[in-house]
Amino acid sequence: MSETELRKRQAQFTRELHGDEIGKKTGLSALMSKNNTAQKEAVQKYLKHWDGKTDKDAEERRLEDYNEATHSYYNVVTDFYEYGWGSSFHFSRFYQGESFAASIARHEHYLAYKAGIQKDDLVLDVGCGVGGPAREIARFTGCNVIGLNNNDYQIAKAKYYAKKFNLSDQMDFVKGDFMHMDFEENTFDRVYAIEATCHAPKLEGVYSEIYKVLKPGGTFAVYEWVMTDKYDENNAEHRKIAYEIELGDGIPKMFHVDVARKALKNCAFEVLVSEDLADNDDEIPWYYPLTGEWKYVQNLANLATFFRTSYLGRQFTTAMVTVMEKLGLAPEGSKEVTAALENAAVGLVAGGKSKLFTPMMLFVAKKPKEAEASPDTSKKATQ
Ligand SMILES: CC(C)=CCC[C@@H](C)[C@H]1CC[C@H]2C3=C(CC[C@]12C)[C@@]1(C)CC[C@H](O)C[C@@H]1CC3
Ligand SMILES: C[S@@+](CC[C@H](N)C(=O)[O-])C[C@H]1O[C@@H](n2cnc3c(N)ncnc32)[C@H](O)[C@@H]1O
Repeated sequence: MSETELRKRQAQFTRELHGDEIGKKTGLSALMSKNNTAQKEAVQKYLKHWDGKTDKDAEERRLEDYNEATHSYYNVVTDFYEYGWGSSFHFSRFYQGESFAASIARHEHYLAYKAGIQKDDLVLDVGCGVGGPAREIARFTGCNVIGLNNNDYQIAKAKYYAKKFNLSDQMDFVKGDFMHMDFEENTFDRVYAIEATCHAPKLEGVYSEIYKVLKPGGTFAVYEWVMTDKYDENNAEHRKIAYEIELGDGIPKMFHVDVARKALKNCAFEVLVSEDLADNDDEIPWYYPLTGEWKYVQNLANLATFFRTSYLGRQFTTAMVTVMEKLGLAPEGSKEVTAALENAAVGLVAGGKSKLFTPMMLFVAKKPKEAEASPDTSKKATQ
């Protein structure tokens, strides 16, 4: 299928799934107004790719169909993410006494600072979700942001929130696959990506597109999801954790940190920073909201968030969604989505505790001043 046909089909499917009120409802209320038949199809499309098979053929299929697979994943999880986590779909470090929202915003400010974003810069947010980080970074720096996303539902939501918070003049959101960007070469002053490029079937694919659209001398900053140096692909226990993360988070293949490092270099980037922000002695670990350990709760205002993200809260949500589905209040397949998200939580905590996985591998990379627009990455295989 051509890319134009795929786009048309995805846009039409999104309208069928979410109806005309798309974007305006959030969380469980959005879930309840979904079209039943379309939701069933979306869940099937997502789970057909993550059916428990971890052999090379199954992996190949996931990598080949990355666009549709990820599109389906976010069609079914976005409402749960917003209900449980908010409108920034990423992790962060936590300091003593700091609220959940402050910690999430600080993580975004830090990336903006490391990318060197200035007032009036034109910035690209690769895989922008529903625009939580874009709104925060635009307010924090005074820059202009274009959010790129292949998920029509999230784009509609991002546009709705930008208008609601009077930020439409500073930002726009466009549909597109980050493996094939439509922007002119040398367009953006800075590019950032937060926990999104891990959905790529090949990191050189997305990094070379970023290199192409970045102005010479511009920087790219990313929080990458990778398996760390401790990870051994041939260790069954390790592979099980990586697969749980792939399944529950809609990722075709979790790559080793070296793959990401090499991919940046192969794309002709000059790597300025390469640091795992999760590899530290923080008293409160980044994955704490998913553990259900009450000792870590920093702020009474976080009780509702912490309950929803904790093991107990997740069991409660699953039970509630099961009843809602039986009564016809939630569309069919919603229960299966909560089960997949449970896998995500278990895999992420296991990956975090063992330090086999990090969601915050920070890379800051520069496109040299005298750069060609598109590096030739074809001869340099890294995967
Ligand atoms: C998928 C990628 C690359 C990044 C997303 C990171 C996180 C924002 C999500 C990873 C697992 C998600 C879960 C939830 C919210 C968003 C995540 C933390 C829930 C807490 C949402 C409410 C459900 O009932 C349980 C979910 C568990 C997993
Ligand atoms: C975990 S979310 C992170 C969203 C956002 N960066 C944030 O922190 O809130 C990953 C995002 O990447 C987007 N994405 C995944 N694959 C993509 C692709 N091939 N092209 C464009 N966007 C993609 C998803 O639709 C989703 O918005």
